Amino acid sequence: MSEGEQLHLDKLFERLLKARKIFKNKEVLRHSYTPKDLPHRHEQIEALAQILVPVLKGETPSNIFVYGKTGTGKTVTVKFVTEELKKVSQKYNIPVEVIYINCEIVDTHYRVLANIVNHFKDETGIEVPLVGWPTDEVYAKLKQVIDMKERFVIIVLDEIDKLVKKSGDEVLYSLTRINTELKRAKVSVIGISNDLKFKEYLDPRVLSSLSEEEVVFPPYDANQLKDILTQRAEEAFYPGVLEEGVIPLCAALAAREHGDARKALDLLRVAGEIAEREGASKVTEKHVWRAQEKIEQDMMEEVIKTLPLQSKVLLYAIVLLDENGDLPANTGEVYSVYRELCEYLDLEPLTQRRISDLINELDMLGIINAKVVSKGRYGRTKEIRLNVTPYKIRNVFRYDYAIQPLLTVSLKGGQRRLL
Ligand SMILES: Nc1ncnc2c1ncn2[C@@H]1O[C@H](COP(=O)(O)OP(=O)(O)OP(=O)(O)O)[C@@H](O)[C@H]1O
Repeated sequence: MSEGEQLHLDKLFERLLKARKIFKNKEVLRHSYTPKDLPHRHEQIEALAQILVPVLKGETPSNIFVYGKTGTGKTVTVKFVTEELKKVSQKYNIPVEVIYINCEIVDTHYRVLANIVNHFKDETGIEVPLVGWPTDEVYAKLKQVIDMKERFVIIVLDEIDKLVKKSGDEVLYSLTRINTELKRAKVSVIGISNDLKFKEYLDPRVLSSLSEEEVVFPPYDANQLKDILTQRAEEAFYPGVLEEGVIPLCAALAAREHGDARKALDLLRVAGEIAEREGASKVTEKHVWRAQEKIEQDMMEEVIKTLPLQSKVLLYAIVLLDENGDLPANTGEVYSVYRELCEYLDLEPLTQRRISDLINELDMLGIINAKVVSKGRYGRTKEIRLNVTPYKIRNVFRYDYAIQPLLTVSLKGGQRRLL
C-alpha cells in the first residue's frame, strides 16, 4: 500500500480472516479441553469406575493412587470419570463433591486444607485465608464443613509428588484417615503422580492407605497417538487441510519421547499455526518439523529464564565470546570473562572449579556444548560452544532485571576485556 492510500482496518481484518482456512476450532487442541471420548484409556476408565462405583450404593470407595509418565492421560481420565460419577450419582440422590487440587501450585499442608474448606464456601459461607490460621484450626474447620451433610467427597491431588517433596506427607496422613473422625460424610483421595520415586518419601502407613488401589497409565505407542490425534483433528481442522503424513509424523515424534499425548497435540497445533501464519492452504510434514524446532526453542528459552543468576552470568560470558568470534573457548577463557562480568555487576564470583561444574550443567541442559578434547602433552581441556543463538539469549535476558545491566557491554577485540 502506498503512503497516501488510506488503511481500511476493517477490510484488512476480513481479508486476513478469509485467508485463515486451517483451523475450524483450535480450542480442541488446547490442554484444557476435555474430549468426549478417550481412545486407548478404556481399561483405565473401567478400573477407576470399578473402584468408585461403591459410592452409588452408599459405600465408601478405596483411596486410589494413579501413576504413569507425563502426558499419558492421567489427569484427563480422572476428571472424566469423577465428573461422570457426579452426574450419575444425581440419579441415585447421592451427593458427590469432587475437589480437584493441582499440588504444583497448592503445595503446602495448610493450603491444601484451606482449598478444601473454601471449595464449600458458597454453601457454608466459611472462607479460610490462604495464610495465617493455625493449621489445626483449618483442619477442624475442614471436618466441620465436609461433615455438614451426608455426602461423598472425592479429593483429587494431582502432582501429589510435588506436595510431598515440598511439605512432607502429614496432610496425606490426615486425609486418608479422616473418615474415622466424620459422622455423616465420607472422603476418598485420588493421588496422581508421574514420579514414582516420591513413594520413598512416604511413611509406610500413608503409602498403604493411599495405595489401597493403584491404576497404572502406560505410555502411548505411535499407533495409539495416531488415533488420539485423528479424533481431535476431525474437530480442530477443516476437512482435507492435513496432508496425509502429518498425523503419523506428529505421533512418531511424540512416541519417541515416552509416548506423550500432550507433546503430540502441541506438535499438531503449532504445525497448524505455522501453516496458517504463512497463508498456506494445507499443513505439511515440513510444518511439523518446524513446529518441533519451535517447541524445542521455546522450551530452551524457559530453561534459560529459570537458571540461577550465576549460571546466567556464565552463559552471558559465553555469548560475549561468541560475538567476539572467540568460540570455541576453554574453561579458563570463559572464566576470565565471567569474573569481569561479576565485577561489573558487583557480584561475588564463584571459583573456577565451581564454574566448571556449572559449565557441565549448561551442557547437560543442551544450552551449550562442552566437549572434552585431548591436547596431547598439555592434557585435556574443554571446547565450549553455544547451542542457542546469542540473539535468542539476549532476548530472554532483556526482560531479566538482574542481568539487564550487562547487555550493553561487549568484549574488546583480542584482549577479551570488557568495553
Ligand atoms: N486417550 C486420550 N484421548 C484424547 N486425548 C488425550 C488422551 N490422553 C491424553 N490426552 C490429552 O493429552 C494431554 C495430556 O493429558 P493429561 O494432562 O491427562 O496427562 P497426564 O498424564 O496427567 O500428564 P502429567 O503427568 O504431565 O500431568 C491433554 O490435553 C489430554 O486431553
